[in-house]
Amino acid sequence: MLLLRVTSPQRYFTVTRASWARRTLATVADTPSFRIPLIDFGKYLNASSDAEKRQTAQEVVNGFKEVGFVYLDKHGVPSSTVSNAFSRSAEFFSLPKEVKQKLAWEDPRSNRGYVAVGRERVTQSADANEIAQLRAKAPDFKESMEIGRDWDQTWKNQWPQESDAPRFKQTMLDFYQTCHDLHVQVMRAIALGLDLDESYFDGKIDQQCHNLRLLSYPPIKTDLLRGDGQARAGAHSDYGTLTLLFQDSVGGLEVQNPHTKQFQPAPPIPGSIVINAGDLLARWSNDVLRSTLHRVVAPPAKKISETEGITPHRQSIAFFCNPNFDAEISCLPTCVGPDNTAKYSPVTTEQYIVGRLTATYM
Ligand SMILES: O=C(O)CCC(=O)C(=O)O
Ligand SMILES: [Fe+2]
Repeated sequence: MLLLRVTSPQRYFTVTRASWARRTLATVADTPSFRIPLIDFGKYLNASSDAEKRQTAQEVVNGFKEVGFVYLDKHGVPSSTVSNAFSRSAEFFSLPKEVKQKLAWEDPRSNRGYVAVGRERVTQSADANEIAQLRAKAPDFKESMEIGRDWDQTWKNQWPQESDAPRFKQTMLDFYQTCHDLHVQVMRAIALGLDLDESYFDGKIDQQCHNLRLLSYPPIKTDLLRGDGQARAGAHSDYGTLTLLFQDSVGGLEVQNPHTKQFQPAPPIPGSIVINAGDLLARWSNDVLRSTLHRVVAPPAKKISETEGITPHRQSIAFFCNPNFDAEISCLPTCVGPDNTAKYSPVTTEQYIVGRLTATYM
């Protein structure tokens, strides 16, 4: 009898509603929303009115302010262009080790060429010794191929022979241009959403000082991934302005909720591109836009014995965007005010990026 009274529907409802309300209020007050927004970028690119364009630009900026990541849909890059880049990339990584190794990059400032499994360890640390120790202990389980602007006289791209990787070079050069063009549009939307002139960034981002990184995460036995600090790619933020990230359907990308510090999955959404803001854009915007920590973990493994599993192979392509190397990055005029004084001294892109790359790879 007692039990029945205590759990009567009315009482249950009252208690639940009260505690639900408390929880909800606490959630709203303590934890700003953290959901990566999916943005219909067609409403910016082909806006039917100025209001629609501004509204979409505002959504983009809000995504970077609150989460640091957005999913961009209707971005204008044909799916055949993306799948073609993925196919040529897969063909490249399936080349014999010796062929890839001939393209290995040596100078960290060049950021071009092939990087074998275990050569990199992404981390937030800027201390070269600490990074070297981490790399020895828990390297990232991935291999990559890094491509820059092809006309650079100082740093040369390392292309495989056409006979080894047919159509690889042309496909990647075309993809590089496609990504550059999309990044210009996203930067225009950011300018508009920050109440700057839409063309504010145009002259500062037109020299294509970017880095196209093809990534291949080999299948790996799960016991190796359970090691101390081990992940497919450790937690890090990106250095530049924006990263355009194309993922296959395997998944594993996780983004840190800066309020709770918990990592949450950013699963692939077919047809969309993940875009995140990097450290240089956060600095440029006086931290109004957020550069969020992210990592790649292994998705559920396939069992190969009673005790062992193996994770599926994963492929992704990241396009790291940078301003022109000689552009001065000093606080954007609309991101500073009495309540938000400029936090960072001006720096050129080159000083900033080369400093970060040297610490990571030396
Ligand atoms: O492969 C991915 O999904 C993410 C890669 C990444 O974050 C990076 O290379 O900076
Ligand atoms: Fe990243």
